[in-house]
Amino acid sequence: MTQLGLFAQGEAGPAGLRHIDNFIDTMTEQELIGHVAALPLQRFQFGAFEGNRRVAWFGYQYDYSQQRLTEAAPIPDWAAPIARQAEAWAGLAEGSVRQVLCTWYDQGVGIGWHRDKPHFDKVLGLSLGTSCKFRFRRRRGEQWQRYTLEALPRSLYLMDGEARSQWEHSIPPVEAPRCSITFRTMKQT
Ligand SMILES: O=C(O)CCC(=O)C(=O)O
Ligand SMILES: [Fe+2]
Repeated sequence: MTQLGLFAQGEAGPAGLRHIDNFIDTMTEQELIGHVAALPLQRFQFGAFEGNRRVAWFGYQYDYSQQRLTEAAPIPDWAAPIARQAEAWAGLAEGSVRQVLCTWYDQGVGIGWHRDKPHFDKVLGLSLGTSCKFRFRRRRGEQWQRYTLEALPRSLYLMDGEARSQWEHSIPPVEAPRCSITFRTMKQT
């Protein structure tokens, strides 16, 4: 079985990481890219040495100056069906996704090492446009334990459990434009 075949089966690498290729078809992918491209995306500064990704938040947004969650515009109608599909695949209750974040990476842009804010619980991500190396790392004594997920366009990942709480993730600069739609549930409602 190929690496990709293994990924398609579900868990691989960090506990709590699940992944599926071809979660959507190419026509849906093109429609979603069109929706994201049409958004008033804003530059997101994430550390001095990172390239600038551009984002649009829905449902909730993390306000870095106030260090808390604030309400954002409602999740748009075009994103709701795909959020429901992602919930169903992850075995989550319908409507449990409360935040949708659309992110655009131009060529050469990535995202540095981080864990998502603790206000959020499960994190699902749909990759669009081009593949990326979705890297994971966690400290093991003096060493870093590492894992790389090849996130193909149209694939979906779920970060839960240790993948969410212990491992950091990052994406090195992408070789061609990529966008993602991430879906987050909340710790407490
Ligand atoms: O683009 C992605 O798939 C993930 C981005 C990410 O890690 C984040 O927004 O927290
Ligand atoms: Fe993240």
